[in-house]
Amino acid sequence: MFILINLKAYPRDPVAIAEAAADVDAETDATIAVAPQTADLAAVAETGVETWAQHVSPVGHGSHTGSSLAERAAEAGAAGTLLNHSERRLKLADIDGSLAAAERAGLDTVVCANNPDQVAAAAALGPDAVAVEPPELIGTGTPVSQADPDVVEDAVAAARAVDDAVDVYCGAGISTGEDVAAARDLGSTGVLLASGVAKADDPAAALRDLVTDV
Ligand SMILES: O=C[C@H](O)COP(=O)(O)O
Repeated sequence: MFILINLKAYPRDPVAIAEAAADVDAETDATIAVAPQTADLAAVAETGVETWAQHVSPVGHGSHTGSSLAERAAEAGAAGTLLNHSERRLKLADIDGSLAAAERAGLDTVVCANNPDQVAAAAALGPDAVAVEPPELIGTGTPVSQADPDVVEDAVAAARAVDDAVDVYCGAGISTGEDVAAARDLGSTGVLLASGVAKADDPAAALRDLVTDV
């Protein structure tokens, strides 16, 4: 399983969480990756943990003030990038442009989507993976794998029907090893989560719990 910890804009020490994630990654068959704020990419990558950007812009070098260049994310040590997160929605043309930018920079890509129809549309753009996340469950602690298992299974089927090379992840409310195992049993090959680690009293313990059954 691929376990991607999105630190969003939570007020936690990204390096401390990255170090804990690197330790747990070394103890398990799962791959744990951390997506910090852009300014923290290099410091997180220096811990050795697989590092992801939360977003890259659909542009290359040039006159694009306020952009997040895929090339700079890669140079800072990122291995991949989220795109179209529920909290960073993009127009269709911009998802396509950001995927092209990520590909130019050698970044892996996960395109987020609300539901199976959006998963199918996202898969048609050729990312490495799609992640289905019902927005109403994000940050609730109620795992999508329990609250809405059909949406995960339907997302897997929708992506397979378009391109079976695209991995399917799920996210929203996932915080325990039981949630990760349930996601796997529904056909997901990865999970995307945030608050279960970034808001935990003990993020290292939360990370260890995530991999208890992978
Ligand atoms: O990027 C992560 C997802 O939005 C899920 O967030 P959550 O784990 O806090 O529900």
